[in-house]
Order: sequence, then C-alpha cells, then structure tokens
Amino acid sequence: MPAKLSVNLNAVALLRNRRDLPWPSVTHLGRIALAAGAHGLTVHPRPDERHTRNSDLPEIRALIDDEFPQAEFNIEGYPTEEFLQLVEKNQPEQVTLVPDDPAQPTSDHGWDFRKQGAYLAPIVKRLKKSGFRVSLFSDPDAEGMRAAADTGTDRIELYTGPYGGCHDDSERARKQLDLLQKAAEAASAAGLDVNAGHDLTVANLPALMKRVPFLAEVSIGHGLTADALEFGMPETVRRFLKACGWAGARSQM
Ligand SMILES: CC(=O)[C@@H](O)[C@H](O)COP(=O)(O)O
Ligand SMILES: NCC(=O)COP(=O)(O)O
Repeated sequence: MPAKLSVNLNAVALLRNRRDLPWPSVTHLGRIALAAGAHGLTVHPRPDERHTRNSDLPEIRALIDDEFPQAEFNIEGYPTEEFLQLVEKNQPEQVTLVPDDPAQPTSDHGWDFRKQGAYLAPIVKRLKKSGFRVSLFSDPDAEGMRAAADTGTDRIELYTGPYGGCHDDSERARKQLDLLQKAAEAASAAGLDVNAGHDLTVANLPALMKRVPFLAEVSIGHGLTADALEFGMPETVRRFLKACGWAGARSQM
C-alpha cells in the first residue's frame, strides 16, 4: 500500500493569523482535504501559536470524529508538559515528537537517540499508555535506529528537509535519498514503522516512494499549501495522492 497522506495545516493557519479574522478557516480547509481523499490532518502547535492555535485542535478533532471517522489526527511538537497536556486533551491517533526550540523558524533536525533516548523513553511510555501511536522525528541516520527503537516508539518520521532542499540539484538529491533509504531500512529492521516529512512536493515524492516503498505516512504542509493556491485544495490533494502512488483520483481509507 502506498504511504498515507496527512495534510499539515500549519501554513493555512499562518495565513489565517495575518488578520484578526477567521479565514482561511483551518478546519474547513482540513475538511476539503479529507473530502478529496487525504488520510489525515497534521498540526504542529508551537508555544507562541504562530501557526495553529491551541483552540484549533478541538475543532479538528470534532471534524474527524463527526465527518471523517476513518481519518487520523497527528499532533507534532516538542514534549513540554504543556504540549503533553494539549495532546491528552485532543486525543490524536498519532503524536510526533520533534526536538524544535520555540525560537526555531521551523523544524530542522531530528532527535539524537543515543543522547536523548533516556529522556524520551518515559514520555513515549506516557503517550502510549494514553493510546496514542508515537512517532519520533529523526535525521536519516541509520546508526541511530536501534537506539530509537529502545525508546519504545512505534514509528520514526524521517526528516526530509535536506532532500527537499535539493530541488535544483539531482546529484545532491540522490545522496540524500541514499541516506533516507538506509535509515528507513535500519528503522524497519529495528521493528519500527517509518513516516517521512518536511518539504516534500509532487516533484520529489515519487523518487522517495521508489527508494522507501514501505513508508507508512507522509505529512505535508508547505509545498501542498503552495500548490493549493495554484490548483485549489481538492486538486492538490489528488496530485499529492498520485505522487504517493495511489492509483486514480481517490485513496482508499
Ligand atoms: C516536523 C515537521 O517537519 C513539520 O511539523 C514542520 O515543522 C512544520 O513546519 P511549519 O510549522 O514550519 O510549517
Ligand atoms: N511532519 C512534516 C510536516 O508535517 C510538514 O512539513 P512541511 O511540508 O510543511 O515542510
């Protein structure tokens, strides 16, 4: 089965936050994405709420529960106590822990599992006890995957930012794909399922899918929102599903 597509709504929220007005509606754009066949919605709330606001989360939870019960809600973020309580309040299907500092403009690296595994293990345990699938944001470092599995996580999410940054350089992109493939294979050998995300596009997804055909999920926001401005959200979701390998216009949930 091709990778499932989770649409990250942070960029829609960023646009909404330019004015003290409720549009574009984050929840409604999420509804359009799910109606077009996306498998889930992702948000990455940050402490300053510059992207999704904490108040968006119950609305997205209700949207999925009421209208798209087979879809998944993925909440990403740095595991402060405040974040963990936000997650527990909004009951996502998946939590992705990301080592981003509040001052960082965006996520730009994964966890160092050998150094931070002992810190992560009790957090992973707490989240799994509440019934959430846990995924840990990860650099494409094959050597670190055994230590990642030792945290008790279900999945890792491969950070694909450096791959996305090679859009104009196919030789560098090939080297990044080598790293991503090796890390994904090592994670899988360690018993982990593998997600991927950051700066994925219709153009760069097919080569990634070819190298890592067992990817479970991709979460995509920036490139997908840029395309939605050009093609509209439903057509954009269909284009990304096709790039993931889903035949025809719609995915099967
Ligand atoms: C973990 C990850 O790569 C995404 O959540 C990303 O951080 C979203 O980025 P923005 O919030 O900067 O759109
Ligand atoms: N987990 C990655 C994600 O949700 C989206 O990142 P981007 O496509 O906005 O770079």
